[in-house]
Amino acid sequence: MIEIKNLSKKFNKFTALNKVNLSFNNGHSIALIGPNGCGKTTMIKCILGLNVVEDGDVLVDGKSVKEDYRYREIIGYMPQIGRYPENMTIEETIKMIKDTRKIKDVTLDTELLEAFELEKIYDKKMRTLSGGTTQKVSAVLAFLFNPKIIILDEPTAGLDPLATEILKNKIIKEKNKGKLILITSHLLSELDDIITEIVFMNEGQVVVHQSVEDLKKETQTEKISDGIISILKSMKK
Ligand SMILES: Nc1ncnc2c1ncn2[C@@H]1O[C@H](COP(=O)(O)OP(=O)(O)OP(=O)(O)O)[C@@H](O)[C@H]1O
Repeated sequence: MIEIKNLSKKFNKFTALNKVNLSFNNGHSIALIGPNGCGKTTMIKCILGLNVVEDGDVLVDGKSVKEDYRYREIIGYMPQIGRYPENMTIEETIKMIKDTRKIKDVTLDTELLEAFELEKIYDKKMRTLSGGTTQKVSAVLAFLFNPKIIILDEPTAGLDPLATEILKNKIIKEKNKGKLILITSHLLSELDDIITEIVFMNEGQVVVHQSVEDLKKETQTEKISDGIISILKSMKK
């Protein structure tokens, strides 16, 4: 479970997050959406401890991110742009990350590694990989340690349709196991089958937090994208 309490984040005088309150439960997959620069990645980085939380708090499974960094062991993260040691091969990169985690009693989840057939190109250096292949490595790493919480920042950007489908099915499977999945995306059409809740942000604030079921009912729409457009239109009135 993730609880965000009165979270504000400033970069110098610029307010990127303004008193955000949100709560996400296990077994849900939540889409974090909103225009460029509205604060989605900033919020994710606060959850991950990559941004320092000063004003407000974030609790992961009841533990404040300000206190003990070990809460991060239950989170898998796929960044918007993964950065890896350029001269390492895919195999070496995955091994290095396995070694640094040092968790012994976790069964590794290699389903995506196999589905993306990365072992066939294990010897390729990270710097030679296409953007989409680098994304596949990032996706594999996000799920590898069987984390309870999985955070995916624009996961399908750069992935081909087949890889997108593989990743979507994996997200649905893990959500159905009771995991909490948080996804930022601009591709609303891709979210339809995988999302149970949406959070719509604008200028550092939460404008809407609603279940997909309620969104569709209220806006009398079948697709998430149509529901969001309906909300945006009503906001402008
Ligand atoms: N380290 C930083 N220093 C200064 N400003 C920052 C920093 N990180 C983010 N910002 C600013 O905070 C705002 C929110 O950025 P953020 O990356 O959270 O947006 P986003 O909603 O994820 O956008 P996108 O959809 O483009 O990924 C932007 O105006 C950005 O320039």
